[in-house]
Amino acid sequence: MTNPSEKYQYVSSAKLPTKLGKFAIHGFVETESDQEHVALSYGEWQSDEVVPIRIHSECLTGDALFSTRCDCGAQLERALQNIVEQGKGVLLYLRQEGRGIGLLNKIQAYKLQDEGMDTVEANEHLGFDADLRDYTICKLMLDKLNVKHVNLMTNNPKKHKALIEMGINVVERTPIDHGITDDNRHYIRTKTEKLGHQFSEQQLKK
Ligand SMILES: Nc1nc2c(ncn2[C@@H]2O[C@H](COP(=O)(O)OP(=O)(O)OP(=O)(O)O)[C@@H](O)[C@H]2O)c(=O)[nH]1
Repeated sequence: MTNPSEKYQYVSSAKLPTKLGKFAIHGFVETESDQEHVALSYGEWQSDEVVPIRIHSECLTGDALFSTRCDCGAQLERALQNIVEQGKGVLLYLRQEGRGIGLLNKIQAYKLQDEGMDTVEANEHLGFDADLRDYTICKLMLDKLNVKHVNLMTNNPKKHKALIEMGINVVERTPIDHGITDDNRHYIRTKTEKLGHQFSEQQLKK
């Protein structure tokens, strides 16, 4: 297995005050592609403590442009609120727009979804796998932030599995089911049925 520290590098850290609380931001780069990623941290911990974390993949439309086609923006805000409420935590913000296909391909996929395909069929119609994400950089980010034991905020079992394979101790998984709307209910149902996300029927009916 490639040593993640050869493929990725830590660059720098700074303070990041936000409307939700005072975070610090840490920059990382993929050395081959120059792709940049960031981690936000809040509070302090020792290496034997369980730290609440979220791994969040970039979604320009949901995270920055208030789109309700997906649950991304609501989950991002909820995760940061959870971290502040618990007094400590980490958000790994990975620049894997559109589950790795990129922003403009995601817009093409949205058009196909407007015409009747679901999110998986649209990716495949464009010649991509349903999910192209790679979580290897999380190991370097968590090592840098002295995090070894985590409470992972996700409904996505692939993130859970990836962390375990990297040697991170996932002590607990907390579902993050905010942001289900009439606009994204079908998208979330498809994630549940085809991508393995763990939403309960009750959450889907809300
Ligand atoms: N290809 C494609 N990507 C989408 C679509 N809607 C949202 N996305 C992307 O899906 C990704 C969602 O990532 P996350 O917020 O980390 O969530 P997740 O993998 O669903 O898992 P959770 O941790 O349970 O939220 C982001 O990269 C979005 O840009 C879509 O219709 N098509």
